[in-house]
Amino acid sequence: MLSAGERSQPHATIVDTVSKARIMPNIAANGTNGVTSSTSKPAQMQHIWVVTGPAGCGKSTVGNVLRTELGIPFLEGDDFHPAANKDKMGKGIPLTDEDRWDWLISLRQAAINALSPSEANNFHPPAGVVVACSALKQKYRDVMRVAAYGSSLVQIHFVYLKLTEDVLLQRVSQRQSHYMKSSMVQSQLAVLEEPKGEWDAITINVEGTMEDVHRNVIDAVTEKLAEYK
Ligand SMILES: Nc1ncnc2c1ncn2[C@@H]1O[C@H](COP(=O)(O)OP(=O)(O)OP(=O)(O)O)[C@@H](O)[C@H]1O
Ligand SMILES: O=C(O)[C@H](O)[C@@H](O)[C@H](O)[C@H](O)CO
Repeated sequence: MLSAGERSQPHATIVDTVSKARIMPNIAANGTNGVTSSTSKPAQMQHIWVVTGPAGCGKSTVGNVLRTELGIPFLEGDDFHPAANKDKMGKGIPLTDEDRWDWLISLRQAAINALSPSEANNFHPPAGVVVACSALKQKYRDVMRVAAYGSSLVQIHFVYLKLTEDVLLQRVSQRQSHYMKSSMVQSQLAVLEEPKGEWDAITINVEGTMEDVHRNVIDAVTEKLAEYK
């Protein structure tokens, strides 16, 4: 049984061909590799907040709230789907594992890039990054976990937005001009593996009003961050 903060060994169900050297970010806040000199500030922790759940559960909505609250970048997972995936979902055809691997790997790399010193962040890496990514299955979350592999200064968290099929259908039905229609809800729930027992996951019931949900998410993230003080 892992205690909080202890890093589980991600399940090696996916063997990425990407070498560690290519994906490990140079993430220390002071631009070092986490080693601090007497003159530089201690390197800060960086947190990857992956907001997960089936289509329509509120990932984009909550992701934007966390972006603002934490003052860190936000990556919209939908933007990383190739057109073929969007076309497939738009036609009411569920994606397969094969459709998702490259999408997950590109989203993971974008999260790593967002944490690294760059001109985009004036070479002052952010305290983290928010990623909206359904990550329906545990092995998909394992692909994302590789982003924090081997670095004591990067911690990944999954914020799972939990709601009933009825509420999910209601939200997707009411949403305007989105390729994901309510006919896809059941197929999303059919493959969904809730992150039970995954120590780096926070489950939040999101059936309340936007105001209540946003408060609950912010409270949960603030409480989790306090563990790293
Ligand atoms: N707490 C809430 N109460 C009522 N409606 C909500 C709530 N949260 C989100 N919504 C609405 O539900 C719909 C789906 O939200 P959102 O697009 O954020 O979900 P998503 O998980 O990102 O979906 P997808 O994965 O398909 O992109 C939107 O119309 C949004 O305005
Ligand atoms: O894995 C998937 O099937 C997709 O990522 C959906 O879960 C997303 O919500 C999609 O982006 C629809 O908007």
